[in-house]
Amino acid sequence: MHDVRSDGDAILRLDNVNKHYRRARSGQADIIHAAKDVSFELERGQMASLVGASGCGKSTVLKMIAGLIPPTGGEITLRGEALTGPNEHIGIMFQQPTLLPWRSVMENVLLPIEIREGRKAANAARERATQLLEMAGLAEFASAVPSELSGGMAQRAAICRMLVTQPEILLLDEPFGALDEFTREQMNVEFERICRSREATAIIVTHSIQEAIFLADSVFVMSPRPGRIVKRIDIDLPRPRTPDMITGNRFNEYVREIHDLLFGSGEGASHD
Ligand SMILES: Nc1ncnc2c1ncn2[C@@H]1O[C@H](COP(=O)(O)OP(=O)(O)OP(=O)(O)O)[C@@H](O)[C@H]1O
Repeated sequence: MHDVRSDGDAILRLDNVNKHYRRARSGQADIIHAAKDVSFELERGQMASLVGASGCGKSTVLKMIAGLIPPTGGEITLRGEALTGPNEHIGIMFQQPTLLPWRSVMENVLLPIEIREGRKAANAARERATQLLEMAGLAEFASAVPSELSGGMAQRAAICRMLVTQPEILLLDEPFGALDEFTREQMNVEFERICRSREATAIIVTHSIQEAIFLADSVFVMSPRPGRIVKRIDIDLPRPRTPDMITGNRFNEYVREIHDLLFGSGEGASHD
């Protein structure tokens, strides 16, 4: 087992986190071990990505950090405090932007504040939302409805909605998976810029090895179910990342290393 922890002050820490799901099948309880002894730490401003075979437990790990499902064992701490449920300092976004179709872009972005603190607080946050929309290149679309947006624009609006509550930790589950290759690459560049400018700590689940490397300071490679982290690969590429890096030698060495862990005969390919 490789040491997947880093030195220094962790903002987020997972200690031997396990998740068993229980499924009732024709009267019999079926136990699925989805995540096994997952341990890692992230420091403020670090971006990490989680890669692994379909069904290995990536979303499960993200949902546990978001407090949407409880771990069966182990502990998750945010700045040393145990996380036991949804936390205002943690924002999550999924593959589909899930914007409410009858609300404008601005109203969608303000929705988390409206739900948590009411309409008055949401109105007071308009200036912040406007700045986010400007940063995401959507200023002109503040009063548009979601059907007037392209897929990439809708996803950018969803990023603004996630950022409006100023969470310390961003969790993204396949955020750009539904976009075409070209838009996805653009979104990677923009998302990296947004994260760097806010010193955001982020974990991105992705099926794309290239995206994982492009965005992350560290890539966590997971084994097939029960998902455990078989290796933390620190990405030593300068920031900001640029599309031309993707064709560079070092980038492709990382691609090969991760590919071999996922598909080769190495540790990443073995069941326990
Ligand atoms: N609510 C649940 N109840 C029972 N089993 C579940 C539940 N959620 C997920 N699982 C199972 O846990 C395992 C891990 O699922 P998870 O969604 O975390 O994988 P994943 O790595 O994110 O997959 P993908 O890459 O395909 O999205 C799978 O076998 C899945 O069937």
